Amino acid sequence: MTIEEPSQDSDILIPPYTPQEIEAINVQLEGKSPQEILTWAVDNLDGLYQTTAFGLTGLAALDMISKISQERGVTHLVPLIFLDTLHHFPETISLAEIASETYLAPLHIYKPLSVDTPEEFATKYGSNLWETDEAAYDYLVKVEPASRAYKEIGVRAVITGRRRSQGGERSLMKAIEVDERGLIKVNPLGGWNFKEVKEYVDKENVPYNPLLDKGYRSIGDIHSTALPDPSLASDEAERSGRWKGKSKTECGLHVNYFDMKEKFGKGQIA
Ligand SMILES: Nc1ncnc2c1ncn2[C@@H]1O[C@H](COP(=O)(O)OS(=O)(=O)O)[C@@H](OP(=O)(O)O)[C@H]1O
Repeated sequence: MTIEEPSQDSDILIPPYTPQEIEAINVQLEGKSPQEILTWAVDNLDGLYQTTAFGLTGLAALDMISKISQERGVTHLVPLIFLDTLHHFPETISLAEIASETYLAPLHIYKPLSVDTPEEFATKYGSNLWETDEAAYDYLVKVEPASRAYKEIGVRAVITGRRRSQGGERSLMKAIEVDERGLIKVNPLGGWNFKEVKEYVDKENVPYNPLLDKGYRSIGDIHSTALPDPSLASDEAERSGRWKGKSKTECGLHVNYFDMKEKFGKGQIA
C-alpha cells in the first residue's frame, strides 16, 4: 500500500536567529513567566502559530495569548493548528470548536492527506494501522499533515503545550528551540507542572476537555489513551495513560522530521 505525498516545496526554513542568538534568548527568558515568554514570541516571531490538541497546557497558553491580545486591543494574535487524526474523542473535537469560538482564534484543521473519515482511513490503510505499523500511522496522521500545514499557511514558528515536568525527552526542553528543519518551537509553559496548569485553568475559567473530570490527564487518540496509573505521583502519572504498555512516549510530532520523512515519505507501508 502506498503512502500518498503532496507535491513538495522545500521543507527547510531559514531560522531568523543563529544558534548563539537562540542560546542568548533562552538565557534572557530563563525564569520568566509563561506570559512573558508568549509576549516575547508575539513581539519577535513572524509566521507564529499555536499547534494544539487542546490539552490543558495548550488551553492555558490560548487563554494567556487572548489576554495579551485584548491588552493590545486586537482580536486573537496567534492562529491555531489542530491536526485531526480522525481518531480523536468526540469531546476533543467539540472542544476544538468551543475553544476557537470562545477565544476568536482562527483554527486551521489538517487531516491525513485525501482522507476524511476513520472509515476511509481504514479502507486505505487497514483497520488498525496504529497496531501494525505505529510509526507509519504517526507519519500519516500527524507528521505529514503538520508539514503540509507549515508549508501551506507559512508557518515559521509554533507554540507548543509541552512541559518539562512531563518527563522523558521533554525534561530538558528550553523555552525556545529550533528543530531540524529550522522551525522555531516556543514552549511557554515548559516550567509549569500539571497542578499549576490546572489551577490557572480553574481560576481563569478556561474551557477544558470533560474527560479530565473522568480522571484522564493527557488525551490523544481514542485507541492510545487510557486512564493514568493511580499509583504514580501527579506529574509522573500525567502521560502514563498514553500508549499504555508500550515503550512509545511521543506521537511523532516532536521527533526528527527527516527521519520520519525518509522512512515513510515516498515509500510503502506493510
Ligand atoms: N493533534 C495535534 N494537533 C496539534 N498539536 C498537537 C497535536 N498533538 C500534540 N500536539 C502538540 O504537542 C503538545 C503535547 O501533546 P501531548 O502531550 O498530548 O503529546 S503528543 O504530542 O501527542 O505526544 C500539544 O499540547 P496541547 O496544546 O496542550 O495540546 C500540542 O502543542
